[in-house]
Amino acid sequence: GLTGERIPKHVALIMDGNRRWAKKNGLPPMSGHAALVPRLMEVLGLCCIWGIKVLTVYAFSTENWIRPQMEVDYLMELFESLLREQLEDFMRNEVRVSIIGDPVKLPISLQKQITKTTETTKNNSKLHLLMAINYGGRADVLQACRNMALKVKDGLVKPEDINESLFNEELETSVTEFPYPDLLIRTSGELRLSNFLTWQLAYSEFYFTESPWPDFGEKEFVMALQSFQLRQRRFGGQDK
Ligand SMILES: CC(C)CCOP(=O)(O)OP(=O)(O)O
Ligand SMILES: [Mg+2]
Repeated sequence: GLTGERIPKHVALIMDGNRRWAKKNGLPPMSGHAALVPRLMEVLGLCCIWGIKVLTVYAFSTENWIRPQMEVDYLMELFESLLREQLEDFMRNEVRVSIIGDPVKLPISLQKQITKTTETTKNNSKLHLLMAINYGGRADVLQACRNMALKVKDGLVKPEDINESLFNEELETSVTEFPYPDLLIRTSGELRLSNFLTWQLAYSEFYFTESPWPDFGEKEFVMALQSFQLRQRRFGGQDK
């Protein structure tokens, strides 16, 4: 089990390996994606039990649009039904839901559901779930730079005043007061960031597991957190 101390405040999750899991189990690729809901809801429940305050999950990247249209449509429908059907659960568990990423390319029905779920859950304070849909770390940094440049141009900000906290206010993760994940977990054995939270993950602890996302449950989550609890986070400082 987990000891009470050194529970990460903010956990980021790259939920990867759905199609390989399906293939290994002789199932169609989409059944791997279908695991998103039960797996995510189990992890959310554990975050609430353990006192984790922010969970940011990579659901769909700016690069995932190159996938077959049928798969993209399936995923968009899956996100919409998750945000609709789990709304009662989010309210009961006091989970606030925010979506990060550019909504403009998303189906209108999903955009509407995002607005509804974001609005309905906005005062919940037990856990803040940030779902990254059509999110890209570099796109996030670029849109923040554009906004900051506009503020300088409009005389609202002086270049010399631009610091980390001011820049954080322009990033998509500005919805939370803890934008820097303490722990990043990536499933399925891939050892890369895939353009997730490029700026925010600068000093995060990374944990990789061979388990594909559909197999990621309490046992795997506990192992990731126990690994985190053993880390010495020096943030570039002295060895103690
Ligand atoms: C869209 C994304 C959350 C899906 C993650 O699983 P995946 O489709 O990348 O699965 P594979 O890495 O096994 O191909
Ligand atoms: Mg993948």
